[in-house]
Amino acid sequence: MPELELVDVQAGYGRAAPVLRGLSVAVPAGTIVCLVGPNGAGKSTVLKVASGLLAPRAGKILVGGVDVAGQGPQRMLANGVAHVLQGHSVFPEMTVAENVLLGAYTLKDKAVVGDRTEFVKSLFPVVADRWTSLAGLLSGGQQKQVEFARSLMVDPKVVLLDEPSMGLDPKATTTVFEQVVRMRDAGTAVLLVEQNARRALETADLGCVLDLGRVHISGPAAQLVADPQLAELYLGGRPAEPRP
Ligand SMILES: Nc1ncnc2c1ncn2[C@@H]1O[C@H](COP(=O)(O)OP(=O)(O)OP(=O)(O)O)[C@@H](O)[C@H]1O
Repeated sequence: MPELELVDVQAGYGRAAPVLRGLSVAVPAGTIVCLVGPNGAGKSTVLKVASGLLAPRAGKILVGGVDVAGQGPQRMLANGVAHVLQGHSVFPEMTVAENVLLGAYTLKDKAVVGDRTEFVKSLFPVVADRWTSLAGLLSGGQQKQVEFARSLMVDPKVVLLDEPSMGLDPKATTTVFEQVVRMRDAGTAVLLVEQNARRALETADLGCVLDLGRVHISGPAAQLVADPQLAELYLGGRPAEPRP
């Protein structure tokens, strides 16, 4: 059973026409699932619906097989779905420690907070190394890792990542994608939205191409990257060289 599954979801903003028109996507345990598609296809909207920021108009949102559609962000977090929003959300005037511990505000047990802190420090060495620094002094890529660490404090089943490489240089982008893989390997499933579609699909296990508010094509991410038609339409040119 997938950790998270959206089934036939319809969603939109206010009275406007729906953005998602019967969208279905599943995030199995131990996988990175990547959503790609043109600007305005509804990728960020999928994440907002999955984390409870936007209530679906119809359809199911299953967490561990239980339909939790309509629950707000706090309950979705308690259900095990954490959302790392697009852009930078660290508080620059606060330390790395303070920023990370904000992610633990729902945890009552100090021992659990201590264990989780040790865990995220081991997963993200820069978080450990810069623990007492002001977060605003870190580079963009390092700040993204602070956001990842914050989201993992509650030990979510699934983390939703909206454009984690946005605004980062190529080296920082590489590091951030490596950290996404480490999160998966440490036991958190990932639903990833990226402009950097080729790079994201090369990192992901499964890919879904969104178009017109639905999943147009889905499958193993490596197959999608290798598909010449998809490459032409969505990945800006010829398919990647096959991996050795
Ligand atoms: N808060 C909002 N209020 C009204 N309309 C919105 C809002 N957020 C997004 N939309 C609209 O919903 C549609 C899908 O937007 P969304 O951000 O989900 O697309 P996206 O695929 O993530 O796009 P991009 O790749 O450009 O980030 C767009 O037409 C957008 O204008």
